[in-house]
Amino acid sequence: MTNQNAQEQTTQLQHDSFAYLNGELCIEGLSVDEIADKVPTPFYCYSASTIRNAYTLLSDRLRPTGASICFAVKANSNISVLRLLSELESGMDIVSGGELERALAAGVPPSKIVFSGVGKTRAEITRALGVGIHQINVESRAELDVIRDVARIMNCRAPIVFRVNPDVDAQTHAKISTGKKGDKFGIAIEEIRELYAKAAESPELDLQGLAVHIGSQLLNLSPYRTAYVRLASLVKKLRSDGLPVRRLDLGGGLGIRYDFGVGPNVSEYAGIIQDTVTSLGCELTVEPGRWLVGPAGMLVTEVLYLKETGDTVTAIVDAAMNDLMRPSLYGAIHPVLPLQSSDDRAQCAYQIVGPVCETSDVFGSYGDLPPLHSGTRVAFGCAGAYGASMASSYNSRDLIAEVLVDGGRFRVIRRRQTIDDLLPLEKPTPWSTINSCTDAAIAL
Ligand SMILES: Cc1ncc(COP(=O)(O)O)c(C=O)c1O
Ligand SMILES: N[C@@H](CCCC[NH3+])C(=O)O
Repeated sequence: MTNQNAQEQTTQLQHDSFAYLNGELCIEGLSVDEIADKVPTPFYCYSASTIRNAYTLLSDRLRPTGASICFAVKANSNISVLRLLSELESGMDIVSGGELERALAAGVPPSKIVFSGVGKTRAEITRALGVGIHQINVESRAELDVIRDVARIMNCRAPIVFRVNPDVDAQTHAKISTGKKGDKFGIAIEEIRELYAKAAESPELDLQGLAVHIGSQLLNLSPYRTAYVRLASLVKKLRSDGLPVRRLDLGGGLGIRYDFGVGPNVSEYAGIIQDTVTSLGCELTVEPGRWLVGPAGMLVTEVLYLKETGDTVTAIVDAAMNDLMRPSLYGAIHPVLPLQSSDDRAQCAYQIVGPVCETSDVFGSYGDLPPLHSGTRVAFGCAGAYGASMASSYNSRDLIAEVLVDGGRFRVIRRRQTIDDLLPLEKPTPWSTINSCTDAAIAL
């Protein structure tokens, strides 16, 4: 790392409540190394202030547009994180029954929860309507039929919006683009008018409006403008058909810079909303996930071994792709933050890998690290979003702990889940024939 890079990194870290104090990486003034003396590595560590600052900044910038925020729970579904955001008045965007239960457990009122996702089950829809969810974002004709049927059986009206696929290239990683024709998400924009008119006639459906979400990790904001202009034009057409459009859900996707560079400007994002849809007079919602929590988290890990692999020195750490899947899934590079600053920084090159038996279990190659040794702890930065929430126990590894730092104190907000927690689940049920099988016998 050059001095200038180090300087920029320090500035960014300080801005986000992370800083080197007396040579130690600190999160809200607490030494990460000292936390790691108490909580075994690997673990996730989040800064509450960084989340609060991000939420406050975004909601301030959005205020003139009238848009409210529903945090995308999939980015970080820890109940304490959801509670923290809910206390700031955030609503939630969920994509499964499990996320609904998490949001409810965090005390989020159902009237602030929207339900997206292409494969909602009948049971999930029933539960969502049962708790009085604010809105279900419909992603296909077939799903619409099920929602209508469930609402009829429950003798209620299902509050719905149609998720539009506007055929816009979000200019992001191909695996996280969601608004191009052919992507599995939403309903093709040209089909909406006909479907909307039919839905408006159903007494079981409380048709509220439209939703759009074109993808994740957008660093260039212009695709939002394109999508929202298309959405606004559709609203006008629907209204000219005599159909009511009261709500617009504008989706999430705001990206962050994993290299600590300057990310998208949220004032500009708010300006795009203002220019394109505010004048339509609809109730507006945005669904950011990564932008609110990504920079607030780090994955703390310890070097187990060093080994020479060809010309490369490889550091094997105790975290792996099952803990942080983004590098192996998308080739994402998370910055490495040494827990101790060192005068030798910017000297050493390492490939950092995890212990999982997959060749792709590689965090990346870094050319600017201080010397690493067995027992050296480092953190992967920008890991507050799509880190813990995407973790698995592949290779029968533990699901690691999550720690929240707030105002000079820390607490474990998710305990490590070990094999001892999992083994009882694999105790076989008694053998059944199809005829003798009862719910109790399979105990699901
Ligand atoms: C419907 C929906 N809303 C919101 C989000 C949040 O995205 P991000 O974390 O990129 O803001 C996603 C994920 O891409 C999503 O699928
Ligand atoms: N999980 C992805 C983003 C997908 C967002 C959900 N549609 C990531 O880590 O970047």
